[in-house]
Amino acid sequence: MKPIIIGIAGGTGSGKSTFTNKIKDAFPNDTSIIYYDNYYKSQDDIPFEQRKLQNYDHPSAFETELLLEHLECLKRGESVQCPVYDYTQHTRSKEVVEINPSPVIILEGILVLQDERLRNQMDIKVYVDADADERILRRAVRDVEERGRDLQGIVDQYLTTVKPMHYIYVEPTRALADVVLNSGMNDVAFDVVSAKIRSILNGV
Ligand SMILES: Nc1ncnc2c1ncn2[C@@H]1O[C@H](COP(=O)(O)OP(=O)(O)O)[C@@H](O)[C@H]1O
Ligand SMILES: Nc1ccn([C@@H]2O[C@H](COP(=O)(O)O)[C@@H](O)[C@H]2O)c(=O)n1
Repeated sequence: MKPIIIGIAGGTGSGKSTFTNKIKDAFPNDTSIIYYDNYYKSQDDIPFEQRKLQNYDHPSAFETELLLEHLECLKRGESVQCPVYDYTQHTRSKEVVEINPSPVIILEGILVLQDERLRNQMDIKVYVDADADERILRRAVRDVEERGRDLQGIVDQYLTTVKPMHYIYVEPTRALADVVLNSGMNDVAFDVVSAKIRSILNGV
């Protein structure tokens, strides 16, 4: 059976992972998650100080071809070895994680709705919305706690690349979504998307 592919997009810190995890918890045995961030290009050939300054919010930062290949494998029922991204090093780690085919595949990331080739594969397109001030505050806390960043670096990156790219590439994809969520913690939206997944899984 062809898997259901769900795209979950939205700005940084909007609640994409929060919503994705809720779906995974609701369909634990039927769901595989692919984080687009794991497909950021490897930058082992670039010095660390330069890697820190790259634009990670432009579509060209991703190796989308590899993700497309992996999606084809999963659709054929084959497992894939997914790269694992290390935000502290701004490059891929040495690890890979095996993703197994499953009836529901969630593709999560800021730009998953931006690439037409990805978008065309999706059965449900979701955009998680949140005010910019809330997003950057959440991101700042997370990046300090989990991604090895300092506050000045977070502010500089936000103003030079994250914010402008958001308005050029991320926010316009809101209009391409089937469902726009006002927060990743919205229970009603979660029920609506879950019901749609259930109906596709049950063939009704
Ligand atoms: N509606 C919300 N209210 C409060 N905190 C939230 C909300 N949505 C997400 N968060 C928190 O904000 C942080 C970033 O959320 P996350 O889902 O990881 O965002 P994204 O994946 O879009 O970057 C997490 O710590 C999460 O718990
Ligand atoms: N080396 C990197 C790679 C990516 N980022 C930022 O991650 C953001 C996307 O992740 P979310 O969980 O916040 O959606 C994106 O805005 C990139 O700027 C980074 O800081 N460093």
